[in-house]
Amino acid sequence: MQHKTERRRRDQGFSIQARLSSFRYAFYGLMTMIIDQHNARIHLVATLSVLALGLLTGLKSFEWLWVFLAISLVWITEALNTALEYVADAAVPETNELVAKAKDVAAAAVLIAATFALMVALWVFWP
Ligand SMILES: Nc1ncnc2c1ncn2[C@@H]1O[C@H](COP(=O)(O)OP(=O)(O)OP(=O)(O)O)[C@@H](O)[C@H]1O
Repeated sequence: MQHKTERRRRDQGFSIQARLSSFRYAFYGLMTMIIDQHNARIHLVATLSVLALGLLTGLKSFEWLWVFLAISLVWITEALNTALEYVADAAVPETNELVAKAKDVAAAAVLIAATFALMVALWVFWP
């Protein structure tokens, strides 16, 4: 049996309106993350600070590339971590050992990205 959402998507076909809605949902997702997650707000402050510092110190093109890569990795991992938390909480609201492991591993992804971002920041801004 075909999944209901999959069937509905095929029935609708392509539309510019639907594509624009996808962007809107993605933007809502970003806002939800910033409003709900303390870590995302810390990432926002760090991102704005690094961008300001980069402009003030006049980073070279290749240094900006590393900075953008680091910033993107942190936001992507935080978004996936947050999405996993929502799905896990919806599917298993009670305490569960596997949910704990899944959330810990997802948080580890953010930690790895944040460590990489810190190394990039030290490399490009160290006098
Ligand atoms: N349903 C659950 N069952 C067991 N342990 C859980 C459960 N939910 C959360 N935990 C534990 O609490 C930790 C924090 O989970 P929570 O959902 O509160 O995320 P958070 O506070 O937003 O953390 P993060 O900083 O990773 O975003 C998890 O990494 C996990 O160890």
